[in-house]
Amino acid sequence: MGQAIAQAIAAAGEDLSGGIDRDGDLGSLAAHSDLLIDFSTPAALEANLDAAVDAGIPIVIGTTGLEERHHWLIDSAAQQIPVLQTGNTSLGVTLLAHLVREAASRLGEDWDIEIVETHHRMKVDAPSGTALLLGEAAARGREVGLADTAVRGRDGITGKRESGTIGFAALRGGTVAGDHTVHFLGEGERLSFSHLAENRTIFARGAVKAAQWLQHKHAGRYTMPEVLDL
Ligand SMILES: NC(=O)C1=CN([C@@H]2O[C@H](COP(=O)(O)OP(=O)(O)OC[C@H]3O[C@@H](n4cnc5c(N)ncnc54)[C@H](OP(=O)(O)O)[C@@H]3O)[C@@H](O)[C@H]2O)C=CC1
Ligand SMILES: O=C(O)C1=N[C@H](C(=O)O)C[C@H](O)C1
Repeated sequence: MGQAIAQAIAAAGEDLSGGIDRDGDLGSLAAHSDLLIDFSTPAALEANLDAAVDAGIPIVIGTTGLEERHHWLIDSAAQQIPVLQTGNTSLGVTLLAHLVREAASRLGEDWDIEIVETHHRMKVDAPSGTALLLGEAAARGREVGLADTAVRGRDGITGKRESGTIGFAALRGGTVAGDHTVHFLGEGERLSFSHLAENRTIFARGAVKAAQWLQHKHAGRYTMPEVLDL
């Protein structure tokens, strides 16, 4: 993603002040930058947030595999700087989440929800950040919490499907950029919504768009639907 984002920054006519890996000097990069874009690992999040807060600059976070404690750190940083965190920066997935929330709200719990995602063999987290984001959208549509309803794989589970749950399944292999399908499974009919990423440019372009939008905002936590006015 670092390479894709560097290309997207150039394509958008913006200046790249620098990039770092795990051995880089984040403090000095942040000090001479207007904004940070973080697509790395959850283990790096706290240091990245601290660097953005110390430099007083906004941060866009695309890293996935985040846990509850990471979201507390993000909320805390957002009291001092503008922060946008999302599991998917593409226009298509941002709209898909909106449609999934609406469908879940209208169809109700008689329709079972299952989310299936496929990614390249190098991906380290499962389910994907996007699958969880779509699960959150479905849970919001039903006015329930995702933590209380998610079933992450069914290995070892015996018995019938529990009503009201939201299931997740992850496939890994090859070079797939990222496919997500949300299935609504009803009595005698099925409705499925899919987003298929054909390349990583879509994520990079969205991240740069989010950065441009975030740059002049006040401190707070912002979302992709706000960026894209959806
Ligand atoms: N929100 C979205 O739309 C998208 C999110 N993603 C997410 O972005 C993240 C990165 O994905 P991807 O580029 O494929 O992963 P890669 O593993 O290819 O790249 C991760 C990069 O992070 C660097 N890194 C690791 N630890 C640190 C650290 N402590 N400080 C600074 N940099 C560090 C790595 O450096 P080194 O080489 O030194 O290890 C590497 O360059 C993943 O969480 C992925 O799920 C991906 C696509 C879209
Ligand atoms: O790791 C990836 O490649 C991707 N990660 C994000 C996710 O976890 O959903 C976004 C996209 O699907 C690609």
